[in-house]
Amino acid sequence: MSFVKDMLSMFNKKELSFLKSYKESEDYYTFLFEKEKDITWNAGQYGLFTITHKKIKNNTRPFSVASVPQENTIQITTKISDQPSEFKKAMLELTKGTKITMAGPVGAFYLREEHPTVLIAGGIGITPFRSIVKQLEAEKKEIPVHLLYLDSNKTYIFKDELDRIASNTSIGLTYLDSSNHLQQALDKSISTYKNNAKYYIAGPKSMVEDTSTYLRDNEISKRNIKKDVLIGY
Ligand SMILES: Cc1cc2nc3c(=O)[nH]c(=O)nc-3n(C[C@H](O)[C@H](O)[C@H](O)COP(=O)(O)OP(=O)(O)OC[C@H]3O[C@@H](n4cnc5c(N)ncnc54)[C@H](O)[C@@H]3O)c2cc1C
Repeated sequence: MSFVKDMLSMFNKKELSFLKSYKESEDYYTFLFEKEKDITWNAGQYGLFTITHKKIKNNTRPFSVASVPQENTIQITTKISDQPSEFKKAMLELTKGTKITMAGPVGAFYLREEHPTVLIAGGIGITPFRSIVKQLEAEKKEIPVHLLYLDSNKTYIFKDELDRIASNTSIGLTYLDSSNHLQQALDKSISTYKNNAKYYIAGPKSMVEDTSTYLRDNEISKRNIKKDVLIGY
């Protein structure tokens, strides 16, 4: 069913108007677009964003929507290094009012039922979780949720915001800087929740696959592991 819904949603392209961008840290930028009233999404889903103000090759990229509908903006946060792709160069050229298009939202990476939940982010994989924890904060849900945030560079984008949310809610938050530390943190979660939690993993392919394998090796069943691979990292 959700596959059919995603297919239909892909054909539903919306024009978005650029509002502003700012740096989150050295190489990370946030881009905000106006949210029309008829656009909504589940926190954690992504869209397919297309550059339309100039002709470039490969003009479409998937990005997690890092905001929640209540913020009234569509937020993309991405890494742009010294030698950006044509797509990211075009993103940096956006000025207020420039249009891009978004197809979607799509994807099954969002919370559905009320289970204890472990959110596991690797670097830029924090983007869907910004949206998910903001949604949990807004809904004042009391389910046990713990966010494990791995970033070997210790950049930890959104840190201030995440710290504020963690101090105002029951959401647990642990910053980690190595896969060894991530495994130790996972051991704690596994011994607390065993196979009674949902484990959501987002990040680069190797991080997502390694973490998923670790959970499976520790008796966590496949149906309790949800993966979001940010292809391109
Ligand atoms: C569901 C999803 C959500 C995402 N969310 C975010 C996000 O929130 N923030 C963010 O920064 N990025 C996100 N990405 C990744 C994003 O789409 C870009 O790929 C990434 O930002 C790199 O873009 P680029 O233009 O710098 O480099 P690119 O030109 O995309 O290339 C980067 C590298 O990835 C390789 N590559 C590109 N596409 C594929 C592919 N389909 N299969 C295998 N290799 C490929 C290229 O060959 C190159 O080596 C997401 C990807 C997916 C699939």
